[in-house]
Amino acid sequence: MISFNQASVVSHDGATILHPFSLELAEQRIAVIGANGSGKSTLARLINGLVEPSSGTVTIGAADTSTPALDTVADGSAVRRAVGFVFTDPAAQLIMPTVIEDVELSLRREHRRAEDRRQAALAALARFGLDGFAERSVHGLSGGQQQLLAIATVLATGPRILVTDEPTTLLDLRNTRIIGDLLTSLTQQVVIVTHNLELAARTDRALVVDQGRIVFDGAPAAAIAHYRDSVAA
Ligand SMILES: Nc1ncnc2c1ncn2[C@@H]1O[C@H](COP(=O)(O)OP(=O)(O)OP(=O)(O)O)[C@@H](O)[C@H]1O
Repeated sequence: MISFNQASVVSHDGATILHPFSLELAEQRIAVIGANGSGKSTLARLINGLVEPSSGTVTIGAADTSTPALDTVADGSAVRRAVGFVFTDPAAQLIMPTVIEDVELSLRREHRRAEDRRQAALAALARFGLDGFAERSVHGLSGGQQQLLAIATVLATGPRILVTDEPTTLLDLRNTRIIGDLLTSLTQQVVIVTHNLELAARTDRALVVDQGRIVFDGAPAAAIAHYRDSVAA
């Protein structure tokens, strides 16, 4: 469960990026759609503490529901372990020379022994059909493979929630389908910020953001219709 409690975000120069809002997100797959600059990425970044709320709180339900929820500010490192974040451009998070080293880097906390880390990294790559690329340069992968690798790298650490910011923006039709199929089949709770309305339609609940406010929250088909109407108006 992701809870926003009167959370708002105000920039350093005093501009309101997100007006105070409260929401409880319990669905397996959630889309966040809306115009450029409306505040979608900021909302997504609140979930794992990349952005801190200027007022209110954002909390993540603990794995053990009998213990208190994790606060994204007070419990920052636990929140970042619980919530994986995948950026639009995989190059932003793939930083090691080879594919396997990138996955190993993300696993350094989970597996202290190098050999354990390598085995876990190989298993993570195999899960996504990337094991044949282990020793390749990350830059030698196609855009779709890089996005898959970025997701594999984040999932390897075992987050309970995955937040993805425009995961298909840089991809062609085939890779868009592959990433969409993956995101809609994961056991993790997944929050997808997207301009891809076909992908949004495959979720359980969609939020429409407009000028820093959540202007619609409900079934994806109705949310998409609301967004289209607002553009046509
Ligand atoms: N750190 C910041 N300081 C000042 N303004 C910011 C900051 N971060 C975001 N903004 C502004 O807040 C607004 C919302 O940005 P955000 O990236 O959340 O929008 P978005 O809906 O994800 O846009 P897009 O679809 O173009 O990615 C934009 O006007 C942006 O310029």
